[in-house]
Amino acid sequence: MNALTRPEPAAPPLAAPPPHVFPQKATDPSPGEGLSLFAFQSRGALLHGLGAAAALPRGPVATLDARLAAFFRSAGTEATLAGALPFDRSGDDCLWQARRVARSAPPVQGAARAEHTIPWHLDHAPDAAGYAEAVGRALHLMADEAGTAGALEKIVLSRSLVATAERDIDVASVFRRLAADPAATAFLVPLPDRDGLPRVMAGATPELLLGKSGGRVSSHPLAGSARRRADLAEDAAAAAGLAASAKDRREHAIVVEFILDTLAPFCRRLFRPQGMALASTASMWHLGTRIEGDLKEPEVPAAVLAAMLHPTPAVCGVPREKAARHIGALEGYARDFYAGAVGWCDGRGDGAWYVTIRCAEICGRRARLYAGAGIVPGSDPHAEAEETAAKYTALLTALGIPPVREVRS
Ligand SMILES: C=C(O[C@H]1C=CC=C(C(=O)O)[C@@H]1O)C(=O)O
Repeated sequence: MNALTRPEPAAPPLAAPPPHVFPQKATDPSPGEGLSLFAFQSRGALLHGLGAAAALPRGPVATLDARLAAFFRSAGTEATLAGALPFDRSGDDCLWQARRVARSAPPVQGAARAEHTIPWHLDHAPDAAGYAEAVGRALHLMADEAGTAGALEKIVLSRSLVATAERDIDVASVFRRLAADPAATAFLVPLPDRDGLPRVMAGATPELLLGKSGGRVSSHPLAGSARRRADLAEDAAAAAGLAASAKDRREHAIVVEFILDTLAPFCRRLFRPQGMALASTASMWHLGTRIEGDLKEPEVPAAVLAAMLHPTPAVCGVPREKAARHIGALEGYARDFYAGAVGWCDGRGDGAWYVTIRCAEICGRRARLYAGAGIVPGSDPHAEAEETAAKYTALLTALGIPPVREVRS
């Protein structure tokens, strides 16, 4: 639906509050006010939702605009909703309103390092060899179609790692450790229960899908990656290698072009202040481009613009629908909320939405980590498998799992 010509939808009833919210300790600025519902920590600012007040009726992105308009008409402009959109545009999102939203500086305390004392059971799905094989299949598909109309130009393939502990995972501690990387936005959002058990998505995403404040929008797409190194000279060489890599620059340019094309009709001014530049997290180097724009109609909600962009070629591919179909077949599992979007929006239309990467779905004793890599003609399947292993690092560190060593077969 065109956000600029939104009809007035009928107000649906608010769904019941969730039966489960996750226990919260250190990020709670006012203990005693209730349990945490969601948390986002970015550049020294903590957005913290306490206690569940209501849920947005669930639905696909096509109906998000109408559902948000109805919700904020009854909840008011001061209300905030936060949550997650799934990877699949036809899947149901999951957004909550908290009883109270606190915006504050994060608590001053070191993020205690996780102790590597808890035994974990790890299951790769697939392992590096299986992933490299899927990448090989994708490269064949691209080669077969090359030069034809609507040919697959880029596809982002992921794999996952299921880590099982002996006791329930302390999600508040995981969030604190994820928030230790100032280059990423740490997040914790509730997902629908699985088998009657509460489930959350936790992560430290470096990628801003869409931020909006008044009439100004921003996006910081990332694509093109290299693992960071402990040795300074090796780390600088990894960054320089990435900046010079034609394959990575191509992979990145596809994402930027898609975002500019999608936002252009809504903006009277759209620009990239710096162009393609190196960006880093604690464990990865990336190519990134900052994009900023001034909206023609400032009231278009942040979540609606984010939903239009989602999924970008940083997590899906080009052409989008074709890439999504191949992803389903090549990966062999449903991504669910991985490679979706997490964020918040308020009744004024402001908000911030991030690409759901460097994340794990946590349910009881089990964490399911995900990592993907963009594949374009010229990608090396084994290098892409190594890149996905490197992308697990942020979550492995936060969970207290020693680095995973995979033997190349
Ligand atoms: C899909 C992921 O990363 C994306 C974001 C940055 C760089 C990427 C890359 O270089 O392939 C991916 O497009 C992920 O971390 O799971």
